Amino acid sequence: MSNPSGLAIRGLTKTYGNGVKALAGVDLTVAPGLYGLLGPNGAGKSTLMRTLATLQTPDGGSIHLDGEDVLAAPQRLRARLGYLPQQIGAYPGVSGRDLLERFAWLKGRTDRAARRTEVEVLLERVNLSDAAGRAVADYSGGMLRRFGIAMALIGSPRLLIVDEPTAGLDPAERNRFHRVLADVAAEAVVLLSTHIVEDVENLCGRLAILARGRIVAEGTPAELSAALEGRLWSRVVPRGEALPEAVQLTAVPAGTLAVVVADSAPGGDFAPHRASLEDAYHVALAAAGLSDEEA
Ligand SMILES: Nc1ncnc2c1ncn2[C@@H]1O[C@H](COP(=O)(O)OP(=O)(O)OP(=O)(O)O)[C@@H](O)[C@H]1O
Repeated sequence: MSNPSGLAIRGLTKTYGNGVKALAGVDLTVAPGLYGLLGPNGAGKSTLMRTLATLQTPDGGSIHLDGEDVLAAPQRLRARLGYLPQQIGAYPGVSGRDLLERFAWLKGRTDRAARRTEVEVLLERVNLSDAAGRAVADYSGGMLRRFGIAMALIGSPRLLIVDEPTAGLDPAERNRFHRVLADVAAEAVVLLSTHIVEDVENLCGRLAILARGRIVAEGTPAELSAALEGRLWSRVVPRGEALPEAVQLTAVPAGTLAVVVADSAPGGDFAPHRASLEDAYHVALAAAGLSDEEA
């Protein structure tokens, strides 16, 4: 194994019964820390996440965590896995503390005193100690996401899988959620799947871009944007004027900001454009044959 500590995915494939090739040979090496997985709708992110969480099986390929073969012994991985899905279920009337205790019990925490201690530590870690006696059903969206992390952290997982976490959160809650994730990433592999480029840019040391079931780019946010240095050009196209073929079109007060890729200055009013991760994301998708509309 090239990377005994962390996650190593090789040649992972999955074709659904309806013929959709959701994973077309995914290779990925992820060291402990926060790692971002970016991709448009339908790219295969959830399929990859559910496969890593051993909730479904691939057709081919391998997954190793800390050198151990996950597909050969999924049960062993489950003990070291935390999975935070897009939605956590509704549990009317049950308090955060009680619900967490029940999940800890289900995860094999049979010693009552140890279980209670673990639950209190987790509640503190996600900043929900003060709300622990309140019904989970009354939690805000942000509190629910943090509660989901506490659930996923029962048993100190080595791999935490987080699927599309920040949709619908206000900026303060999103920040709090990110701080908890960064804290967990100090000692585990945290895989954050999202289509919010900004979250990955701010949080993740490295990232991969998934499109049509394949990794089409991989690196640090700075590496991915630096690869476009000197090749991006932009101009504001006034309203009413025809838009050029662009990798990104963004509404601005004076019209539309068009960003194009070209090895030399395209002329007209185009000026050199400093590449962001968002630009790198759109260029990678365009190279994979996905238009901005599809993305
Ligand atoms: N159970 C299934 N049966 C058939 N096709 C599926 C199934 N699950 C997903 N797909 C298809 O596989 C492809 C990848 O889906 P997946 O949900 O993994 O993508 P995603 O990147 O998570 O997208 P999103 O961001 O929209 O959740 C899509 O074309 C989807 O329609």
